[in-house]
Amino acid sequence: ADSCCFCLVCQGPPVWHKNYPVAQGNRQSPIDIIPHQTSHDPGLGPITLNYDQCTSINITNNGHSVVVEFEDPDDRSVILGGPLDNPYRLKQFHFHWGGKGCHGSEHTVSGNSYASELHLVHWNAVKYKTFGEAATAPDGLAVLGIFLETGDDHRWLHMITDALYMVKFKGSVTDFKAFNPKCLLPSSLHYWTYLGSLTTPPLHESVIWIVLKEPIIVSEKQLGKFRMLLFTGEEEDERIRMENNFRPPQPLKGRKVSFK
Ligand SMILES: CCCCNCc1ccc(S(N)(=O)=O)cc1
Ligand SMILES: [Zn+2]
Repeated sequence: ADSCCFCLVCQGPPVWHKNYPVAQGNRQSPIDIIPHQTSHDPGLGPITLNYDQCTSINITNNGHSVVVEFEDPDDRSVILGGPLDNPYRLKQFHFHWGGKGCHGSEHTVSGNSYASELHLVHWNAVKYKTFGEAATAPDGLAVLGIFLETGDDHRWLHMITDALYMVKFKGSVTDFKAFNPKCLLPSSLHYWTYLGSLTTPPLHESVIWIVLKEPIIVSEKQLGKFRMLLFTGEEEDERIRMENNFRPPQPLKGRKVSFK
């Protein structure tokens, strides 16, 4: 998948199945979450995020999103509990967003989408040796999804948006130390959970999704700064603005969505 796996110019999600047949699989993400059709699973506990010792490394434009990567040599920053049988290590977080004023989240709630969605990507280092190996296993990854809704400025998001000018072009990367994503969480950790996939190629069906019910609030101005990023590299003569880098909801195919 080259950097243009989203932009309409070079074909977006509708053609991914040609190179990635799993795109038409039985546990694809994202999905439309219909709250009154979700089931309360009494076995589900609360989730815990142990991020206090997390070590961010850098921020990069990978041609489909802007990604903050973390050191993951041990269980210094993990997500625990909820549907998870093991601690999952924080590897990176990234965002999906729309165009000016239009929606950009990947998951939707009763058909409604949010302006953007933050994904905190974790991997099962108890069962698998590397992130790459975990990314192909049915219980390999746990992604925490957080909706972003427009309103007032987010008090901490500026730490990310202030760095975006440094990673305007695909393939650019810059140091990004001592950022703790705990500051991007809403007040409630109530969530929906279901078995799904990566939402970009290679679309591996390896993700236990945990989507928080409560969105965080960010301003249109802050979101606008994400739209100054480019899908294209510095050397390319055509500049394609990075926006609408979200996959639409996929068929539920009989899956259960639980809540806590
Ligand atoms: C085999 C290597 C896979 C790399 N893939 C990264 C990746 C992580 C998370 C998501 S998302 N958007 O489902 O959270 C997509 C893609
Ligand atoms: Zn994502």
